[in-house]
Amino acid sequence: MTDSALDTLLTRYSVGPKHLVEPGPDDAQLALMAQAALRAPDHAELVPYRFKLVRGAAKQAMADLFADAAREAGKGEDGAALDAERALRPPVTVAVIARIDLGHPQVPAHEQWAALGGAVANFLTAAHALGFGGKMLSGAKVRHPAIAAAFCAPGETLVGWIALGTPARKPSGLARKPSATDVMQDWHPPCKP
Ligand SMILES: Cc1cc2nc3c(=O)[nH]c(=O)nc-3n(C[C@H](O)[C@H](O)[C@H](O)COP(=O)(O)O)c2cc1C
Repeated sequence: MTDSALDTLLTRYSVGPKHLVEPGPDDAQLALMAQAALRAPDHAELVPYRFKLVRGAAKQAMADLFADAAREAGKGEDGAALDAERALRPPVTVAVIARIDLGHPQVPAHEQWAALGGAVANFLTAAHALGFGGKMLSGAKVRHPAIAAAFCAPGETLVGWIALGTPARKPSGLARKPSATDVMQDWHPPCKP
């Protein structure tokens, strides 16, 4: 791995929708992000995910869905407008949809979820490498029947949305991460009784 590739990995951070401005990634840049996602480890090459791009006029349709769900949840008109804004603000939103084969003879569900997580991470790192900011978001909306049905075929799960755009500024409070030694130690065999 080149120094710059490692630097890209080590410097990625999420940029929330309120700090994302135009321009968003174009078709070629989005294709690179999808290709990076597909480089993630994936047992038996099941590709247990797919992405749906929400951009242009589709943003208003997603905003309407979000607003309806907010009203249904009793959030009132201010809350509905806030949720609609979440759909409208990012230049591009990428829905992440899981296609987990629960009956696969060789690859249990947790391995397929791991492949999906790796794909999302690679997607976001590619966005960062191309100079874009992004953040994976979910919330109760992913479980709203009308919203889930608008993105998923039967048996699929709406995981959430990646908000994408040009970062207006670095977020003030970056997520705190543990040190490498907190997550990686030498393994020692258990003591025999
Ligand atoms: C599947 C998934 C769903 C997430 N949903 C939310 C969310 O709804 N709201 C939120 O603030 N962060 C959410 N996050 C976390 C952020 O995307 C982000 O990773 C976190 O804020 C840490 O920031 P970092 O990526 O800069 O380390 C989610 C992450 C994943 C993987």
